[in-house]
Amino acid sequence: MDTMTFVLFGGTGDLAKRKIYPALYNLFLEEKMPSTFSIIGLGRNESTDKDFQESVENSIRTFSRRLSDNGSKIEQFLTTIRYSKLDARNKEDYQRLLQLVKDREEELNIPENRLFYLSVAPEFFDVIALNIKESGLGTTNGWKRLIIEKPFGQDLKSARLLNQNLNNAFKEDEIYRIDHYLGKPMVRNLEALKFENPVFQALWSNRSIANVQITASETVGVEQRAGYYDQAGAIRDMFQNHMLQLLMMTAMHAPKQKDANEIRAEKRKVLEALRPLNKDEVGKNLVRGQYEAGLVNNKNVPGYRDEPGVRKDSQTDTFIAARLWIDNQDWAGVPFYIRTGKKMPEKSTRIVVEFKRNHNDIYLNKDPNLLVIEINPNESVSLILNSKNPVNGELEPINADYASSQLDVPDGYELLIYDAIRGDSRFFAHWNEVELSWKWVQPILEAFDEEQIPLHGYTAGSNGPDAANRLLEEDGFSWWLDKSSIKEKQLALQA
Ligand SMILES: NC(=O)C1=CN([C@@H]2O[C@H](COP(=O)(O)OP(=O)(O)OC[C@H]3O[C@@H](n4cnc5c(N)ncnc54)[C@H](OP(=O)(O)O)[C@@H]3O)[C@@H](O)[C@H]2O)C=CC1
Ligand SMILES: O=C1O[C@H](COP(=O)(O)O)[C@@H](O)[C@H](O)[C@H]1O
Repeated sequence: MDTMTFVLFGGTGDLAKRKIYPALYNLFLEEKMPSTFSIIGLGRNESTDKDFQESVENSIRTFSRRLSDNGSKIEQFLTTIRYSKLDARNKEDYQRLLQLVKDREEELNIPENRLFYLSVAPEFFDVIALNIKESGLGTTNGWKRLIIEKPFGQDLKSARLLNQNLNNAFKEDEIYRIDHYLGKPMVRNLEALKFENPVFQALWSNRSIANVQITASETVGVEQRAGYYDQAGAIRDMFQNHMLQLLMMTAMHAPKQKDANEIRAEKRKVLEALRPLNKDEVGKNLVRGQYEAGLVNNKNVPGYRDEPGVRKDSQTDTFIAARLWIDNQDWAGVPFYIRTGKKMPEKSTRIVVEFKRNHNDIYLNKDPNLLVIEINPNESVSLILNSKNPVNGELEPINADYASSQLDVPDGYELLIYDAIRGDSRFFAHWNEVELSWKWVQPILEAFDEEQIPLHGYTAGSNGPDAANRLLEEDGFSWWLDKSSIKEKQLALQA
Protein backbone atom coordinates (compact mmCIF):
# COMPACT_ATOMS: atom_id res chain seq x y z
CA MET A 1 0.00 0.00 0.00
CA ASP A 2 1.34 3.45 -0.89
CA THR A 3 2.74 5.64 1.85
CA MET A 4 0.80 8.88 2.00
CA THR A 5 -0.39 12.05 3.75
CA PHE A 6 -3.97 12.21 5.05
CA VAL A 7 -5.17 15.84 5.25
CA LEU A 8 -8.36 16.26 7.24
CA PHE A 9 -10.36 19.46 6.70
CA GLY A 10 -12.76 19.70 9.64
CA GLY A 11 -10.27 17.86 11.82
CA THR A 12 -11.80 19.33 14.99
CA GLY A 13 -15.40 18.50 14.09
CA ASP A 14 -17.92 15.98 15.35
CA LEU A 15 -17.51 13.50 12.51
CA ALA A 16 -13.72 13.57 12.78
CA LYS A 17 -13.91 12.83 16.50
CA ARG A 18 -16.61 10.20 16.45
CA LYS A 19 -15.75 8.38 13.26
CA ILE A 20 -12.63 9.40 11.35
CA TYR A 21 -9.88 9.24 14.02
CA PRO A 22 -11.27 6.02 15.52
CA ALA A 23 -11.41 4.54 12.00
CA LEU A 24 -7.80 5.52 11.23
CA TYR A 25 -6.68 4.17 14.58
CA ASN A 26 -8.42 0.84 14.08
CA LEU A 27 -6.85 0.51 10.65
CA PHE A 28 -3.51 1.24 12.25
CA LEU A 29 -4.09 -1.43 14.93
CA GLU A 30 -4.95 -3.94 12.23
CA GLU A 31 -1.89 -2.96 10.22
CA LYS A 32 -4.04 -1.73 7.39
CA MET A 33 -2.43 1.69 7.25
CA PRO A 34 0.58 2.17 4.99
CA SER A 35 3.96 1.41 6.57
CA THR A 36 4.60 5.16 6.86
CA PHE A 37 1.95 7.85 6.85
CA SER A 38 1.30 11.36 8.05
CA ILE A 39 -2.01 12.77 9.29
CA ILE A 40 -2.67 16.50 9.35
CA GLY A 41 -5.79 17.78 11.11
CA LEU A 42 -7.17 21.24 10.35
CA GLY A 43 -9.40 23.67 12.24
CA ARG A 44 -9.77 27.43 12.51
CA ASN A 45 -8.29 27.88 15.98
CA GLU A 46 -4.68 27.95 17.11
CA SER A 47 -3.50 24.74 18.72
CA THR A 48 -0.19 23.05 19.37
CA ASP A 49 0.45 19.59 17.92
CA LYS A 50 0.56 18.25 21.46
CA ASP A 51 -2.85 19.65 22.46
CA PHE A 52 -4.33 18.45 19.22
CA GLN A 53 -2.88 14.96 19.66
CA GLU A 54 -4.43 14.91 23.14
CA SER A 55 -7.85 15.72 21.73
CA VAL A 56 -7.45 12.97 19.12
CA GLU A 57 -6.45 10.57 21.90
CA ASN A 58 -9.65 11.53 23.74
CA SER A 59 -11.81 10.76 20.75
CA ILE A 60 -10.10 7.43 20.25
CA ARG A 61 -10.54 6.50 23.90
CA THR A 62 -14.20 7.54 23.75
CA PHE A 63 -15.29 6.22 20.37
CA SER A 64 -12.90 3.56 19.12
CA ARG A 65 -14.32 0.05 18.93
CA ARG A 66 -10.93 -1.26 20.06
CA LEU A 67 -8.07 0.02 22.17
CA SER A 68 -4.72 -1.67 22.37
CA ASP A 69 -3.69 -3.71 25.42
CA ASN A 70 -1.34 -1.00 26.61
CA GLY A 71 -0.96 2.65 25.70
CA SER A 72 1.96 2.15 23.35
CA LYS A 73 -0.09 1.72 20.18
CA ILE A 74 -2.02 4.93 20.75
CA GLU A 75 1.23 6.75 21.49
CA GLN A 76 2.72 5.43 18.28
CA PHE A 77 -0.37 6.44 16.31
CA LEU A 78 -0.42 9.95 17.79
CA THR A 79 3.15 10.63 16.67
CA THR A 80 1.88 10.58 13.06
CA ILE A 81 -0.47 13.51 13.71
CA ARG A 82 0.13 17.24 13.24
CA TYR A 83 -2.20 20.22 13.41
CA SER A 84 -2.48 23.27 11.20
CA LYS A 85 -4.77 26.27 11.53
CA LEU A 86 -6.80 26.85 8.42
CA ASP A 87 -9.79 28.89 7.39
CA ALA A 88 -11.29 27.52 4.18
CA ARG A 89 -11.28 30.94 2.49
CA ASN A 90 -7.85 32.12 3.61
CA LYS A 91 -5.28 31.49 0.89
CA GLU A 92 -2.28 32.07 3.20
CA ASP A 93 -3.43 29.21 5.40
CA TYR A 94 -3.10 26.86 2.42
CA GLN A 95 0.51 27.98 1.90
CA ARG A 96 1.30 27.15 5.52
CA LEU A 97 -0.43 23.80 5.07
CA LEU A 98 1.51 23.09 1.88
CA GLN A 99 4.77 23.76 3.70
CA LEU A 100 3.80 21.44 6.54
CA VAL A 101 2.75 18.67 4.13
CA LYS A 102 6.07 18.99 2.28
CA ASP A 103 8.12 19.10 5.48
CA ARG A 104 6.47 15.92 6.69
CA GLU A 105 6.93 14.20 3.32
CA GLU A 106 10.61 15.05 3.47
CA GLU A 107 11.02 14.09 7.11
CA LEU A 108 9.33 10.72 6.58
CA ASN A 109 10.81 10.27 3.14
CA ILE A 110 7.42 9.51 1.61
CA PRO A 111 6.18 10.35 -1.91
CA GLU A 112 3.67 13.09 -2.61
CA ASN A 113 0.60 10.88 -2.30
CA ARG A 114 -2.08 13.08 -0.76
CA LEU A 115 -5.54 12.13 0.43
CA PHE A 116 -7.71 15.17 1.24
CA TYR A 117 -10.81 14.50 3.34
CA LEU A 118 -13.47 17.25 3.39
CA SER A 119 -15.31 16.76 6.67
CA VAL A 120 -16.70 20.31 6.72
CA ALA A 121 -20.03 21.96 5.97
CA PRO A 122 -20.97 21.59 2.27
CA GLU A 123 -20.69 25.35 1.66
CA PHE A 124 -16.90 24.85 1.86
CA PHE A 125 -16.58 21.87 -0.50
CA ASP A 126 -15.88 23.78 -3.69
CA VAL A 127 -13.85 26.59 -2.17
CA ILE A 128 -11.53 24.09 -0.50
CA ALA A 129 -11.14 22.05 -3.70
CA LEU A 130 -10.28 25.22 -5.59
CA ASN A 131 -7.77 26.33 -2.97
CA ILE A 132 -6.14 22.90 -2.95
CA LYS A 133 -5.55 23.39 -6.64
CA GLU A 134 -4.47 27.02 -6.54
CA SER A 135 -2.15 26.63 -3.56
CA GLY A 136 -0.18 23.85 -5.25
CA LEU A 137 -1.28 21.25 -2.70
CA GLY A 138 -2.90 19.36 -5.54
CA THR A 139 0.19 19.43 -7.75
CA THR A 140 1.92 16.27 -6.68
CA ASN A 141 4.45 13.83 -8.03
CA GLY A 142 2.32 11.05 -6.63
CA TRP A 143 -1.44 10.60 -6.57
CA LYS A 144 -4.08 12.88 -5.09
CA ARG A 145 -7.56 11.92 -3.94
CA LEU A 146 -10.50 13.78 -2.48
CA ILE A 147 -12.94 12.22 -0.06
CA ILE A 148 -16.07 14.31 0.20
CA GLU A 149 -18.83 14.06 2.77
CA LYS A 150 -22.54 14.41 2.20
CA PRO A 151 -24.70 16.23 1.29
CA PHE A 152 -23.69 16.44 -2.37
CA GLY A 153 -25.92 19.38 -3.36
CA GLN A 154 -29.46 20.27 -2.32
CA ASP A 155 -31.05 19.55 -5.68
CA LEU A 156 -30.09 18.61 -9.23
CA LYS A 157 -28.86 22.08 -10.17
CA SER A 158 -26.68 22.66 -7.13
CA ALA A 159 -25.27 19.12 -7.32
CA ARG A 160 -24.28 19.71 -10.96
CA LEU A 161 -22.65 23.00 -10.08
CA LEU A 162 -20.74 21.46 -7.18
CA ASN A 163 -19.57 18.66 -9.41
CA GLN A 164 -18.37 21.08 -12.08
CA ASN A 165 -16.43 23.02 -9.46
CA LEU A 166 -14.84 19.89 -8.05
CA ASN A 167 -13.91 18.78 -11.56
CA ASN A 168 -11.86 21.94 -11.96
CA ALA A 169 -9.51 20.60 -9.33
CA PHE A 170 -9.98 16.81 -9.30
CA LYS A 171 -10.77 14.25 -11.97
CA GLU A 172 -13.77 11.95 -11.47
CA ASP A 173 -11.56 9.00 -10.62
CA GLU A 174 -9.87 11.08 -7.90
CA ILE A 175 -13.17 11.93 -6.18
CA TYR A 176 -14.50 9.59 -3.47
CA ARG A 177 -18.05 10.64 -2.55
CA ILE A 178 -18.91 9.13 0.80
CA ASP A 179 -22.25 7.49 1.33
CA HIS A 180 -21.66 5.87 4.67
CA TYR A 181 -24.36 3.26 3.96
CA LEU A 182 -21.97 1.82 1.38
CA GLY A 183 -19.51 1.31 4.20
CA LYS A 184 -21.89 -0.86 6.20
CA PRO A 185 -20.64 -4.44 6.17
CA MET A 186 -24.08 -5.92 5.50
CA VAL A 187 -24.62 -3.61 2.52
CA ARG A 188 -21.28 -4.83 1.16
CA ASN A 189 -22.44 -8.35 1.85
CA LEU A 190 -25.41 -7.95 -0.54
CA GLU A 191 -23.27 -8.82 -3.54
CA ALA A 192 -22.11 -12.03 -1.89
CA LEU A 193 -25.63 -12.99 -0.84
CA LYS A 194 -27.05 -12.35 -4.29
CA PHE A 195 -24.26 -13.47 -6.56
CA GLU A 196 -22.40 -16.14 -4.61
CA ASN A 197 -25.48 -18.20 -3.76
CA PRO A 198 -26.95 -19.94 -6.78
CA VAL A 199 -30.17 -20.39 -4.83
CA PHE A 200 -30.70 -16.62 -4.57
CA GLN A 201 -29.23 -15.94 -7.98
CA ALA A 202 -31.97 -18.13 -9.42
CA LEU A 203 -34.71 -16.40 -7.44
CA TRP A 204 -33.54 -12.77 -7.72
CA SER A 205 -36.07 -11.36 -10.18
CA ASN A 206 -39.76 -10.86 -10.88
CA ARG A 207 -40.14 -14.58 -11.53
CA SER A 208 -39.97 -15.27 -7.81
CA ILE A 209 -40.06 -11.97 -5.95
CA ALA A 210 -43.38 -10.28 -5.15
CA ASN A 211 -42.05 -7.06 -3.65
CA VAL A 212 -39.05 -5.57 -1.88
CA GLN A 213 -39.29 -3.38 1.21
CA ILE A 214 -36.36 -1.19 2.23
CA THR A 215 -36.68 0.53 5.58
CA ALA A 216 -34.44 2.85 7.56
CA SER A 217 -36.29 3.79 10.71
CA GLU A 218 -34.73 5.82 13.48
CA THR A 219 -35.78 6.54 17.03
CA VAL A 220 -33.80 9.80 17.10
CA GLY A 221 -35.31 13.07 15.95
CA VAL A 222 -33.65 16.14 14.54
CA GLU A 223 -31.25 16.38 17.54
CA GLN A 224 -28.96 19.43 17.34
CA ARG A 225 -29.06 19.64 13.55
CA ALA A 226 -32.22 21.67 12.97
CA GLY A 227 -30.34 24.32 10.96
CA TYR A 228 -29.42 21.72 8.36
CA TYR A 229 -32.29 19.25 8.69
CA ASP A 230 -35.14 21.75 8.47
CA GLN A 231 -33.86 22.71 5.02
CA ALA A 232 -33.18 19.13 3.96
CA GLY A 233 -35.92 16.87 5.33
CA ALA A 234 -35.93 13.10 5.01
CA ILE A 235 -36.09 13.32 1.23
CA ARG A 236 -32.63 14.92 0.94
CA ASP A 237 -31.12 13.67 4.17
CA MET A 238 -31.82 9.95 3.64
CA PHE A 239 -33.87 9.20 0.54
CA GLN A 240 -31.89 10.76 -2.31
CA ASN A 241 -28.65 9.19 -1.15
CA HIS A 242 -28.72 6.29 1.33
CA MET A 243 -32.10 4.82 0.37
CA LEU A 244 -31.48 4.99 -3.37
CA GLN A 245 -28.05 3.43 -2.82
CA LEU A 246 -29.73 0.53 -0.98
CA LEU A 247 -32.16 0.19 -3.87
CA MET A 248 -29.30 0.06 -6.39
CA MET A 249 -27.36 -2.46 -4.33
CA THR A 250 -30.45 -4.67 -4.02
CA ALA A 251 -31.59 -4.54 -7.63
CA MET A 252 -28.33 -4.40 -9.59
CA HIS A 253 -27.29 -7.28 -11.82
CA ALA A 254 -24.03 -9.11 -11.30
CA PRO A 255 -21.17 -7.07 -12.75
CA LYS A 256 -18.96 -8.81 -15.30
CA GLN A 257 -16.01 -8.16 -13.05
CA LYS A 258 -15.64 -7.00 -9.48
CA ASP A 259 -14.13 -3.68 -10.43
CA ALA A 260 -15.41 -0.21 -9.69
CA ASN A 261 -16.35 0.67 -13.28
CA GLU A 262 -18.37 -2.50 -13.83
CA ILE A 263 -20.13 -2.31 -10.47
CA ARG A 264 -20.98 1.35 -10.89
CA ALA A 265 -22.21 0.73 -14.43
CA GLU A 266 -24.64 -1.91 -13.11
CA LYS A 267 -25.83 0.43 -10.38
CA ARG A 268 -26.37 3.17 -12.92
CA LYS A 269 -28.53 0.87 -15.04
CA VAL A 270 -30.91 0.46 -12.09
CA LEU A 271 -31.40 4.21 -11.83
CA GLU A 272 -31.76 4.54 -15.57
CA ALA A 273 -34.56 1.97 -15.49
CA LEU A 274 -36.30 3.64 -12.55
CA ARG A 275 -39.70 4.81 -13.77
CA PRO A 276 -39.66 8.61 -13.57
CA LEU A 277 -42.25 10.22 -11.33
CA ASN A 278 -43.91 13.20 -12.92
CA LYS A 279 -44.89 15.93 -10.54
CA ASP A 280 -48.58 14.96 -10.79
CA GLU A 281 -47.85 11.31 -9.98
CA VAL A 282 -45.86 12.05 -6.84
CA GLY A 283 -48.94 12.06 -4.59
CA LYS A 284 -50.01 8.61 -5.80
CA ASN A 285 -46.66 7.00 -5.10
CA LEU A 286 -45.16 8.86 -2.20
CA VAL A 287 -46.23 9.72 1.34
CA ARG A 288 -44.57 12.38 3.43
CA GLY A 289 -44.96 12.85 7.14
CA GLN A 290 -43.79 14.92 10.08
CA TYR A 291 -43.67 13.63 13.65
CA GLU A 292 -45.90 14.99 16.37
CA ALA A 293 -45.46 14.67 20.13
CA GLY A 294 -45.52 11.08 21.33
CA LEU A 295 -43.73 8.34 23.20
CA VAL A 296 -40.43 6.87 22.02
CA ASN A 297 -38.61 4.29 24.13
CA ASN A 298 -41.07 5.05 26.94
CA LYS A 299 -40.15 8.72 26.97
CA ASN A 300 -42.43 11.61 26.06
CA VAL A 301 -40.92 13.51 23.18
CA PRO A 302 -41.94 16.80 21.58
CA GLY A 303 -43.26 17.14 18.06
CA TYR A 304 -40.88 18.18 15.27
CA ARG A 305 -42.08 21.79 15.23
CA ASP A 306 -41.31 22.11 18.95
CA GLU A 307 -37.73 20.94 18.53
CA PRO A 308 -35.10 23.64 19.16
CA GLY A 309 -34.24 25.53 15.99
CA VAL A 310 -37.19 24.25 13.92
CA ARG A 311 -39.61 26.74 12.40
CA LYS A 312 -43.00 26.67 14.12
CA ASP A 313 -44.75 26.33 10.77
CA SER A 314 -42.15 24.01 9.25
CA GLN A 315 -43.37 21.93 6.31
CA THR A 316 -40.29 19.70 6.40
CA ASP A 317 -40.74 15.96 6.05
CA THR A 318 -39.28 13.69 8.74
CA PHE A 319 -40.79 10.60 7.09
CA ILE A 320 -41.00 9.41 3.49
CA ALA A 321 -42.53 6.25 2.09
CA ALA A 322 -42.50 5.64 -1.64
CA ARG A 323 -43.33 3.03 -4.26
CA LEU A 324 -40.80 2.69 -7.05
CA TRP A 325 -40.78 0.60 -10.20
CA ILE A 326 -37.74 -0.59 -12.07
CA ASP A 327 -38.79 -1.00 -15.68
CA ASN A 328 -36.38 -3.64 -16.89
CA GLN A 329 -36.79 -7.27 -17.79
CA ASP A 330 -35.96 -8.60 -14.35
CA TRP A 331 -37.93 -6.24 -12.19
CA ALA A 332 -40.99 -5.28 -14.25
CA GLY A 333 -44.06 -5.65 -12.06
CA VAL A 334 -42.18 -5.78 -8.74
CA PRO A 335 -42.85 -2.81 -6.49
CA PHE A 336 -39.95 -1.57 -4.39
CA TYR A 337 -41.24 0.15 -1.28
CA ILE A 338 -38.85 2.49 0.47
CA ARG A 339 -39.49 4.00 3.85
CA THR A 340 -37.42 6.16 6.15
CA GLY A 341 -38.35 8.24 9.15
CA LYS A 342 -37.30 9.77 12.42
CA LYS A 343 -38.91 9.14 15.84
CA MET A 344 -40.17 5.74 14.87
CA PRO A 345 -40.47 2.85 17.34
CA GLU A 346 -37.15 1.19 16.56
CA LYS A 347 -33.77 1.83 15.03
CA SER A 348 -33.58 -0.55 12.15
CA THR A 349 -32.20 -0.51 8.63
CA ARG A 350 -33.30 -3.58 6.76
CA ILE A 351 -34.30 -5.05 3.45
CA VAL A 352 -37.18 -7.49 3.33
CA VAL A 353 -37.60 -9.48 0.14
CA GLU A 354 -41.06 -11.02 -0.08
CA PHE A 355 -41.24 -14.02 -2.39
CA LYS A 356 -44.27 -14.93 -4.44
CA ARG A 357 -46.70 -17.48 -3.03
CA ASN A 358 -47.27 -20.60 -5.00
CA HIS A 359 -51.03 -20.66 -5.51
CA ASN A 360 -51.13 -23.84 -7.56
CA ASP A 361 -49.45 -25.93 -4.97
CA ILE A 362 -51.37 -28.68 -3.18
CA TYR A 363 -49.97 -27.19 0.01
CA LEU A 364 -51.46 -23.80 0.79
CA ASN A 365 -48.62 -21.61 1.95
CA LYS A 366 -49.52 -19.91 5.15
CA ASP A 367 -47.05 -17.11 4.71
CA PRO A 368 -44.81 -15.95 1.95
CA ASN A 369 -41.13 -16.78 2.21
CA LEU A 370 -39.18 -13.75 3.36
CA LEU A 371 -35.54 -12.92 3.17
CA VAL A 372 -34.83 -10.40 5.92
CA ILE A 373 -31.49 -8.62 5.74
CA GLU A 374 -30.84 -6.58 8.87
CA ILE A 375 -28.22 -3.94 8.18
CA ASN A 376 -28.16 -1.76 11.25
CA PRO A 377 -27.81 -1.70 14.24
CA ASN A 378 -27.69 -5.50 14.20
CA GLU A 379 -26.51 -7.50 11.27
CA SER A 380 -28.31 -10.63 10.34
CA VAL A 381 -29.78 -12.59 7.48
CA SER A 382 -32.91 -14.64 8.05
CA LEU A 383 -34.81 -16.72 5.62
CA ILE A 384 -38.35 -17.41 6.74
CA LEU A 385 -39.65 -20.63 5.26
CA ASN A 386 -42.76 -22.75 5.66
CA SER A 387 -42.38 -26.05 7.43
CA LYS A 388 -44.59 -28.68 8.98
CA ASN A 389 -44.78 -28.75 12.75
CA PRO A 390 -43.64 -32.25 13.74
CA VAL A 391 -46.20 -32.48 16.54
CA ASN A 392 -49.46 -31.20 15.08
CA GLY A 393 -48.61 -31.37 11.39
CA GLU A 394 -49.60 -27.71 10.86
CA LEU A 395 -47.70 -25.55 8.43
CA GLU A 396 -45.67 -22.86 10.21
CA PRO A 397 -42.83 -20.48 9.52
CA ILE A 398 -39.32 -21.51 10.43
CA ASN A 399 -36.29 -19.36 10.37
CA ALA A 400 -32.87 -20.04 8.92
CA ASP A 401 -30.75 -17.47 10.65
CA TYR A 402 -27.31 -15.91 10.58
CA ALA A 403 -26.29 -13.09 12.92
CA SER A 404 -22.91 -11.46 13.15
CA SER A 405 -23.56 -9.95 16.57
CA GLN A 406 -20.76 -11.94 18.17
CA LEU A 407 -18.20 -10.60 15.73
CA ASP A 408 -16.16 -7.47 16.15
CA VAL A 409 -17.47 -5.87 12.98
CA PRO A 410 -15.53 -2.86 11.63
CA ASP A 411 -17.31 0.47 11.40
CA GLY A 412 -18.31 1.62 7.92
CA TYR A 413 -15.89 4.55 8.03
CA GLU A 414 -13.04 2.14 8.62
CA LEU A 415 -13.90 0.19 5.49
CA LEU A 416 -14.44 3.31 3.40
CA ILE A 417 -11.22 5.02 4.46
CA TYR A 418 -9.31 1.79 3.89
CA ASP A 419 -10.76 1.63 0.37
CA ALA A 420 -9.85 5.24 -0.39
CA ILE A 421 -6.28 4.75 0.84
CA ARG A 422 -5.95 1.82 -1.56
CA GLY A 423 -7.66 3.66 -4.41
CA ASP A 424 -10.64 1.30 -4.47
CA SER A 425 -13.73 3.33 -5.39
CA ARG A 426 -16.25 0.47 -5.65
CA PHE A 427 -18.19 1.59 -2.60
CA PHE A 428 -18.20 5.32 -3.30
CA ALA A 429 -20.91 7.07 -5.26
CA HIS A 430 -19.96 7.88 -8.85
CA TRP A 431 -21.18 11.21 -10.22
CA ASN A 432 -23.56 9.37 -12.59
CA GLU A 433 -25.34 7.78 -9.64
CA VAL A 434 -25.56 11.05 -7.76
CA GLU A 435 -26.84 12.93 -10.80
CA LEU A 436 -29.42 10.26 -11.69
CA SER A 437 -30.63 10.13 -8.07
CA TRP A 438 -31.15 13.88 -7.99
CA LYS A 439 -32.85 13.73 -11.38
CA TRP A 440 -35.33 11.19 -10.07
CA VAL A 441 -35.93 13.10 -6.86
CA GLN A 442 -36.20 16.56 -8.48
CA PRO A 443 -39.97 16.38 -9.39
CA ILE A 444 -40.63 15.33 -5.81
CA LEU A 445 -38.79 18.37 -4.47
CA GLU A 446 -40.79 20.57 -6.81
CA ALA A 447 -44.09 18.99 -5.83
CA PHE A 448 -43.16 19.56 -2.16
CA ASP A 449 -42.22 23.20 -2.82
CA GLU A 450 -45.51 23.78 -4.60
CA GLU A 451 -47.30 22.19 -1.63
CA GLN A 452 -48.97 19.64 -3.87
CA ILE A 453 -48.32 16.76 -1.50
CA PRO A 454 -50.05 16.56 1.88
CA LEU A 455 -47.79 16.50 4.91
CA HIS A 456 -49.27 13.87 7.23
CA GLY A 457 -48.70 14.14 10.95
CA TYR A 458 -47.66 10.95 12.71
CA THR A 459 -47.28 10.31 16.39
CA ALA A 460 -43.68 9.97 17.51
CA GLY A 461 -43.11 6.31 18.31
CA SER A 462 -45.47 5.10 15.57
CA ASN A 463 -44.60 3.55 12.24
CA GLY A 464 -45.48 6.70 10.33
CA PRO A 465 -48.70 7.96 8.78
CA ASP A 466 -51.49 5.54 7.87
CA ALA A 467 -51.21 6.65 4.28
CA ALA A 468 -47.90 4.75 4.13
CA ASN A 469 -49.82 1.52 4.80
CA ARG A 470 -52.36 2.28 2.09
CA LEU A 471 -49.56 2.58 -0.44
CA LEU A 472 -48.92 -1.15 -0.06
CA GLU A 473 -52.52 -2.16 0.50
CA GLU A 474 -53.36 -0.84 -2.96
CA ASP A 475 -51.08 -3.58 -4.33
CA GLY A 476 -52.32 -6.28 -1.95
CA PHE A 477 -49.28 -6.13 0.34
CA SER A 478 -48.46 -4.80 3.77
CA TRP A 479 -45.27 -3.64 5.46
CA TRP A 480 -43.35 -6.26 7.29
CA LEU A 481 -43.60 -3.72 9.96
CA ASP A 482 -40.94 -4.07 12.52
CA LYS A 483 -38.72 -6.68 14.00
CA SER A 484 -41.49 -7.72 16.37
CA SER A 485 -43.98 -8.48 13.61
CA ILE A 486 -41.42 -10.61 11.83
CA LYS A 487 -40.38 -12.04 15.18
CA GLU A 488 -43.99 -13.08 15.89
CA LYS A 489 -43.55 -15.80 13.36
CA GLN A 490 -40.40 -16.94 15.06
CA LEU A 491 -42.00 -16.79 18.51
CA ALA A 492 -44.99 -18.73 17.27
CA LEU A 493 -42.54 -21.41 16.27
CA GLN A 494 -40.78 -21.48 19.61
CA ALA A 495 -44.05 -21.54 21.61
N1 LIG B 1 -21.46 14.46 12.27
C1 LIG B 1 -22.02 13.44 11.62
O1 LIG B 1 -22.51 12.46 12.20
C2 LIG B 1 -22.10 13.44 10.14
C3 LIG B 1 -21.55 14.47 9.39
N2 LIG B 1 -21.59 14.42 8.04
C4 LIG B 1 -20.99 15.48 7.23
O2 LIG B 1 -19.65 15.71 7.65
C5 LIG B 1 -19.30 17.07 7.52
C6 LIG B 1 -18.79 17.57 8.87
O3 LIG B 1 -19.81 17.45 9.82
P1 LIG B 1 -19.55 17.63 11.38
O4 LIG B 1 -18.23 17.09 11.78
O5 LIG B 1 -20.75 17.11 12.05
O6 LIG B 1 -19.52 19.21 11.54
P2 LIG B 1 -18.98 20.07 12.76
O7 LIG B 1 -19.76 21.33 12.75
O8 LIG B 1 -18.92 19.29 14.01
O9 LIG B 1 -17.47 20.38 12.35
C7 LIG B 1 -17.18 21.25 11.30
C8 LIG B 1 -15.70 21.31 11.08
O10 LIG B 1 -15.47 22.27 10.06
C9 LIG B 1 -14.53 23.21 10.53
N3 LIG B 1 -14.83 24.52 9.98
C10 LIG B 1 -15.91 25.29 10.21
N4 LIG B 1 -15.82 26.44 9.53
C11 LIG B 1 -14.67 26.38 8.83
C12 LIG B 1 -14.02 27.25 7.93
N5 LIG B 1 -14.50 28.46 7.64
N6 LIG B 1 -12.85 26.86 7.41
C13 LIG B 1 -12.30 25.66 7.71
N7 LIG B 1 -12.86 24.78 8.56
C14 LIG B 1 -14.03 25.15 9.11
C15 LIG B 1 -14.67 23.21 12.02
O11 LIG B 1 -13.46 23.64 12.60
P3 LIG B 1 -13.35 24.70 13.80
O12 LIG B 1 -14.72 24.95 14.33
O13 LIG B 1 -12.42 24.06 14.76
O14 LIG B 1 -12.77 25.84 13.15
C16 LIG B 1 -14.90 21.74 12.29
O15 LIG B 1 -13.68 21.04 12.31
C17 LIG B 1 -20.56 17.77 7.00
O16 LIG B 1 -20.51 17.81 5.61
C18 LIG B 1 -21.68 16.83 7.42
O17 LIG B 1 -22.80 16.95 6.56
C19 LIG B 1 -22.14 13.35 7.36
C20 LIG B 1 -22.70 12.31 8.04
C21 LIG B 1 -22.76 12.28 9.49
O1 LIG C 1 -26.61 10.42 6.98
C1 LIG C 1 -27.38 10.30 7.90
O2 LIG C 1 -27.52 9.10 8.47
C2 LIG C 1 -28.02 8.98 9.81
C3 LIG C 1 -28.43 7.52 9.98
O3 LIG C 1 -27.29 6.73 9.81
P1 LIG C 1 -27.19 5.30 10.47
O4 LIG C 1 -25.86 4.81 10.08
O5 LIG C 1 -27.34 5.51 11.95
O6 LIG C 1 -28.33 4.50 9.94
C4 LIG C 1 -29.19 9.90 10.06
O7 LIG C 1 -29.51 9.89 11.43
C5 LIG C 1 -28.81 11.30 9.66
O8 LIG C 1 -29.95 12.15 9.81
C6 LIG C 1 -28.31 11.36 8.25
O9 LIG C 1 -27.76 12.65 7.99
